[in-house]
Amino acid sequence: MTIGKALTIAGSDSGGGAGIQADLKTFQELDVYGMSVITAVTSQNTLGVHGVYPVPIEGVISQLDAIAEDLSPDAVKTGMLFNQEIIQIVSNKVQKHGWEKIVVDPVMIAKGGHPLLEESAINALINDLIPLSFIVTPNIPEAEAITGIEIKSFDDRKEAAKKICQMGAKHVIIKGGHQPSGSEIIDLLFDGHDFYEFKGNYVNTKHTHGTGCTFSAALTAELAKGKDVIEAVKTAKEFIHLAVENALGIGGGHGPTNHWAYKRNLAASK
Ligand SMILES: Nc1ncnc2c1ncn2[C@@H]1O[C@H](COP(=O)(O)OP(=O)(O)O)[C@@H](O)[C@H]1O
Ligand SMILES: Cc1ncc(COP(=O)(O)O)c(N)n1
Repeated sequence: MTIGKALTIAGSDSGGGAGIQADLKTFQELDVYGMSVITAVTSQNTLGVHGVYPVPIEGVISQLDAIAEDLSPDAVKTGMLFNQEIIQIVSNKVQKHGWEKIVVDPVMIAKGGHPLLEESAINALINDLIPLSFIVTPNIPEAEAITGIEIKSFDDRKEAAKKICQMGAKHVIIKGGHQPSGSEIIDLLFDGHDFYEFKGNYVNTKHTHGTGCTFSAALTAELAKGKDVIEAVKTAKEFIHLAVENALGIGGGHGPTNHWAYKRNLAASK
């Protein structure tokens, strides 16, 4: 039996809804073997972020090297990278080990407003990581921070997508969760030539903690299985939609999504 192998390089969320925890749960649900490199430990729950503790750089290097020595990931995603030094190390190692299917989720700010990336690291993200990426998955505020384009309309989003591809990304998907279009949320994919829209109903809920992490992890899992980008985005959108629609109602704030929902729905429809 061959099994896809996916690696997440991201921060730990003690609350279990975002970060490494969301990524590994998603990999597991999509039948992909999950591995992790932890860049920072965060103390978080559904109410907010209490603290951020970056892993010493030798610890990040050592985790990356241990994986590279023995386990070759079929796809890799990055999430919370926290600072310039970590971004540069990740960039070096990705090149050194020849890892190719790189999904860059440019995590910058937690839903409650707490920064998860130092502002001084945005240039490193642009110069050192985006050019290596197979796909970048910003939300609207992240796309604005990367491009300097204020995004108010769908055309602004298209302009920002073009700019991100010009920075060297093979694909970009600008997610629409922060700007619902009526009753729908549209995620916009650009492959350097054409635009593709992925639509889903807007679910009126405050339980969206970890949506970005879960979406990019599902995308990574599908790429690790060898799916093409369109198929992978389609599955990721379905996965996150069901996860939000069937949120667990855990915690007093922005609760986690339901990582079981996609597989249970699939099983029920058979
Ligand atoms: N309320 C919602 N209902 C349905 N889908 C959502 C909702 N919020 C976010 N999503 C989906 O979750 C993913 C992440 O969206 P977004 O909120 O834009 O990013 P982030 O979580 O990084 O801020 C996207 O695929 C988006 O379509
Ligand atoms: C460790 C970690 N990584 C990422 C996020 C962003 O979460 P979201 O996916 O809701 O934007 C988070 N809150 N914590």
